[in-house]
Amino acid sequence: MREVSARPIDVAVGILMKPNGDVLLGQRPEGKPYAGYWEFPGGKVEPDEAILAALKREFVEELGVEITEAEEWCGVEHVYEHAHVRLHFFIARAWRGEPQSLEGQAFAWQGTVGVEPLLPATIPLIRWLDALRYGPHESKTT
Ligand SMILES: Nc1nc2c([nH]c(=O)n2[C@@H]2O[C@H](COP(=O)(O)OP(=O)(O)OP(=O)(O)O)[C@@H](O)[C@H]2O)c(=O)[nH]1
Repeated sequence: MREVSARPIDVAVGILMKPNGDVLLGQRPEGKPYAGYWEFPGGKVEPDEAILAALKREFVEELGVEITEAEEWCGVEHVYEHAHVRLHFFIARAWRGEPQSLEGQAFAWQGTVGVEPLLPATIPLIRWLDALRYGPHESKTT
């Protein structure tokens, strides 16, 4: 049996947000754990790499997008059967380039998020994100 480390792996995750509040989600490609699940784009931080630098690198590699403004938003820790991760979510409201699928994954701009399934650790974020985008009165209670 493979053991999941007690020490979490840092992951940089970016939420591209348009002025109307729409956010970009991507679908995890075949061959990765949770293939087919939807997530916000991002990836693991490399040793000695700053989290923001990792975020920018992943967006160039996966989407061909250069993030020019990103604000650290929240952190979530989650223990999967394959890994113990510490997710650092950033909200990016400014970037250069149109997102392209450079690694073959599907992308979707979403207002109210309708794609599923979402990665388990990302599910609670959607409610917080709706409160941020549309105000607390608009966030769903279920
Ligand atoms: N990008 C991203 N990863 C997430 C989210 N939610 C979440 O639990 N994760 C987890 O964070 C980890 C990200 O790792 P990854 O495998 O996508 O990273 P990577 O692209 O650097 O992978 P690789 O270089 O090992 O192939 C996975 O364990 C994934 O399940 C999310 O919203 N976005």
